[in-house]
Amino acid sequence: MDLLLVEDKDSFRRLLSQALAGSLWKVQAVADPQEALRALESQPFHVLVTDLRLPGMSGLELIRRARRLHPGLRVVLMSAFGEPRDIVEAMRLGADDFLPKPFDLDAFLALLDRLRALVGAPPPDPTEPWIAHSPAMQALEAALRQAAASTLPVVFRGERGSGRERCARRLHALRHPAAPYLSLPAATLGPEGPDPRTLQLLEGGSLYLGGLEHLTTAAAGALARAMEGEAGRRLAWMGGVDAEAPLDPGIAQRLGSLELRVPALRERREDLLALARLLLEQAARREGRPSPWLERSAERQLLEHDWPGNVRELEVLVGRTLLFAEGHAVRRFPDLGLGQEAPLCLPWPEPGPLEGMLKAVARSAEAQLLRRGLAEAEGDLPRAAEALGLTVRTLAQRLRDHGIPLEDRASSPIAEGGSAPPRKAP
Ligand SMILES: Nc1ncnc2c1ncn2[C@@H]1O[C@H](COP(=O)(O)OP(=O)(O)OP(=O)(O)O)[C@@H](O)[C@H]1O
Repeated sequence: MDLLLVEDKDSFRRLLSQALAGSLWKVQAVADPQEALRALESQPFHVLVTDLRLPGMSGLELIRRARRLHPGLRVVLMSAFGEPRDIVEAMRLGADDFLPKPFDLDAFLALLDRLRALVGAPPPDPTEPWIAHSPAMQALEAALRQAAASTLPVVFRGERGSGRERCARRLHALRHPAAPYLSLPAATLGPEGPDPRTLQLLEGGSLYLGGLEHLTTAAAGALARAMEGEAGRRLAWMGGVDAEAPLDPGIAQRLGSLELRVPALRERREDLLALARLLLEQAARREGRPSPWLERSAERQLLEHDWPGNVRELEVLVGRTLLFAEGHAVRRFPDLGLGQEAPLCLPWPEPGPLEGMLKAVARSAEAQLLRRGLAEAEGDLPRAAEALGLTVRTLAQRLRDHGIPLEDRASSPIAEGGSAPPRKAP
């Protein structure tokens, strides 16, 4: 992880750099804020640690400019002269902490450990919308609030695409919104179980394991041991499992002390239109275009469908419809229920030499084939990997390369967004 240290006092800069030598931090240490800005312009950093008083520019000004370049940057301000108003200003600019000088190295290292967790496993966005108008979701919300009072492990049981991981994020936000959070597909766990460094990173936060039905017996045993280990006891465990799938007995004993059922979308029709509008708005934002509204005819169509693929199916449908929507309204969903019959849609590549365009088209096609492979295997990662002739890890890696969430088990392919306006391939 990359850390930029800005401190004009040579001896102190050397001391801090030496303290981090051999750690996970790759440190670039500079004395001059202008040099720091040049470094920030040329590469992203995870963390900026800066002194308040610097030659030619204050640490606060540096923070302001650095966050403009990298809004997700984590920031620590250090100073021997920290006036309360400087500290308040630093916090307003998004600094994560203030270290009054002199500080001992242990405090510095402990603070960086905390930031490392937030960088590696950032807490979910606290403003992420949560739709729960229907009686079934109201009951689930009440259960989540009860569960939030403890750190008991929780298993979310439901149909694929129903929102099990969304419920895990909701529970995390109710329990400890600022703590680290990580979601992993259970199928990617090998016989050695979860990486102990990951568990340490997550201390005080949550780990969600999706698709518990895919755990191998060896991975289940290692997972059970990890949950009981020192690091495992310091985090909240959550898992997602298919509606009907049995749980490995060892895992059921440890992880399944509280099992919450996530209702299928057809059991919460009161939420359907709110979800559709939300997903449409999110897809439009991603595409950088205004969000169209849903006409009555389109709403009726949504209400009449049975949603075997749940919210995930709705998300894919809405995204695909948006690609071809003209004007400010969606009148109908032409391929609702078509599933795999929907045509393969590829965004046009940027005009240029043929070789380059072919590469871009092949990459878009690969993304869609990966999505379809997952959908055809009904979200079963190992089965999809086998059908595609890949190992589970390679498949997970390729999905990650394409920015496809590992838990994305869309029921039908959707065109990848490109910088050129997407159009249907002739
Ligand atoms: N109550 C809700 N409010 C807002 N968005 C929701 C809600 N439930 C689900 N979603 C959205 O629906 C999509 C699918 O949810 P999620 O990924 O949690 O499903 P899942 O059951 O874990 O599915 P799978 O494991 O098959 O991917 C996500 O984009 C999620 O944010």
